Amino acid sequence: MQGIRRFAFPAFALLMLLLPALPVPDFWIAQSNYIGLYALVTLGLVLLTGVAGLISFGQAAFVGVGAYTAAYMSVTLSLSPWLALLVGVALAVAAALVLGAVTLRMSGHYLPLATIAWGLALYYTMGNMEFLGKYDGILGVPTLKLFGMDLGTGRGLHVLIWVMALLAAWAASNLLDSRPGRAIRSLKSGATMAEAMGISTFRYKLAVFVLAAVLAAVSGWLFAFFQRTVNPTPFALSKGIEYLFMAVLGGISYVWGAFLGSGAVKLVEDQLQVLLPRLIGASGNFETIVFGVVLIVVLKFAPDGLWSFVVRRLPRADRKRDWDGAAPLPARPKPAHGEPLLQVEAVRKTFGGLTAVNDVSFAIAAGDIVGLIGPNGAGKSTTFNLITGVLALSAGQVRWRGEPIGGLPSREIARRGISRTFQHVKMIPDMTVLENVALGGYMRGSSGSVRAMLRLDREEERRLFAEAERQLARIGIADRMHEMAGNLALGPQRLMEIARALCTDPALLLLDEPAAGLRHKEKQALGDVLRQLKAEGMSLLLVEHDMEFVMGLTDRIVVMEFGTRLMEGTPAQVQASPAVRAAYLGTDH
Ligand SMILES: Nc1ncnc2c1ncn2[C@@H]1O[C@H](COP(=O)(O)OP(=O)(O)OP(=O)(O)O)[C@@H](O)[C@H]1O
Repeated sequence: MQGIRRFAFPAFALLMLLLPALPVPDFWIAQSNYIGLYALVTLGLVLLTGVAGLISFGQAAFVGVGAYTAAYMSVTLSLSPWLALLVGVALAVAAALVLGAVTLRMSGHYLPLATIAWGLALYYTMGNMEFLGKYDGILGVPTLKLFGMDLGTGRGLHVLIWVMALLAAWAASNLLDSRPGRAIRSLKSGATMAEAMGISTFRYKLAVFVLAAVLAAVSGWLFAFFQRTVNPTPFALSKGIEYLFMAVLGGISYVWGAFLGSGAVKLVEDQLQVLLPRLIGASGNFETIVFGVVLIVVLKFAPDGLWSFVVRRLPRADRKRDWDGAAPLPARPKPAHGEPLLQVEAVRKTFGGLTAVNDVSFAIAAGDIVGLIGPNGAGKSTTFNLITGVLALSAGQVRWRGEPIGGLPSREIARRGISRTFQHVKMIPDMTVLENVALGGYMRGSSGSVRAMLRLDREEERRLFAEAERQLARIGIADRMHEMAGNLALGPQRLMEIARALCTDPALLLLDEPAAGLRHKEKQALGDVLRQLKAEGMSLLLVEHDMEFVMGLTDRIVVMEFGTRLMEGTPAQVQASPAVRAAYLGTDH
């Protein structure tokens, strides 16, 4: 069965490339050309919206950039269409960089609204420019020639369209299975975890936005030589919505969903355009109404799209374990036992009128296991977030090995050797345990998106997976590395987070309530893991509610109450303190 996956792609590619040589009607070739062109744009949306979680209604405008560049350069300027491809892609990159820099920092519904705004703006720009022929556009685009061969608008062009679409699918699949790909896949779960792994989330948002724009521009460039005329209508906002519909229908998180969605929409649209006016007895774009209804039904009953039904039926192959003997990743020199690591100096955090953390100070030296305890709402998690740069300090300073780190973004703090887990596990549920942990190794690798797309990053990938497996073995769940992270119970998920944090090669590990929600046996297993880390010389700071767990593990405990440091001492001193007991029982002290 596994062969299905291995052979499906080459078989599909071969079929599409050989289609023009088969005795099929020209109409089929034209349809297939449209599907290839749509799939290029939709593939960009899969990466941008499905994988990275950035919704865009404006992709049709980038198609227009490619198409108009092709038409203007080849008709008005009589320049080479191949030069127009370079210029069209360069213009799309430039436009995406500018638009992305402005809009990608927006969150929630602001980003989709912004994409509508620039989709409209680019559409009206195309329609109002004298030199672009206003709403009539540019007519008489020549056909493409390659090595003296006229590709025409049918079978010859089909080969080029599908070579480009299939290459794009290959590159996108490679990208998603790589160091930068895992970074892109982490964007959807929010920035906090990704940044804690050293990832610049903005950089990757911009990269994937540019990539989607390039795919759209290439589609537009091909479209100009296919249609041989360019006007603003195919690049309107409604087309941008249609591309999104294709992606959602096909399966917005799947590379092959782009092809399935484009094919389904194009073929069904043609049938409906003939059938519906006949049925209704009047002419009109009735297919748009049907698509609207279908979209609602898909979103309600099959939000993962049609391709998810195919994937579910295909056997899932475990990643081939090819990393035996891979060279170890670079590691930082370990601090000497007792060396001062972290100094928290009178840190304060206010939220409006509430002072969540009020001038709290403590220090951690290499090899220390320190507990941070206190009743609910005492300010422990906020203190964690101040140390790791998730929240900005209102006052005070945090020093790491003498250097002030207060005010640095969390990825910079992570780069210095502080790693963490989260009170509520943050992971990528549809990635395997191994891939989630390999995300922790992000900072120790260097392969970029282009190397990944061309699959030139395999040696580094082997090193990353070898390290991820080593860390999983260290915490005792290596046997579960091929499972989907989202299928794990809470206990193993927390262990996976610790392995991911260890994969960053930290000098200090911050664990936020690692035992919360765990069953007794799971707590024991976690305790064993942490004791083992302690024996290996790892420094730990842990927030924990389970007293028995903390007391048996830590060298020192900082107790917080109402945002302030109530006391600091050994577990025995803390246990004996009437003030601590009163804080927990809620009585005066
Ligand atoms: N982003 C925020 N905006 C406003 N108030 C906040 C924010 N984050 C935390 N707080 C408030 O700050 C106080 C400290 O919260 P924090 O989560 O740090 O406590 P905690 O000791 O970790 O509690 P728990 O043990 O319940 O997790 C609480 O009163 C909380 O409601």
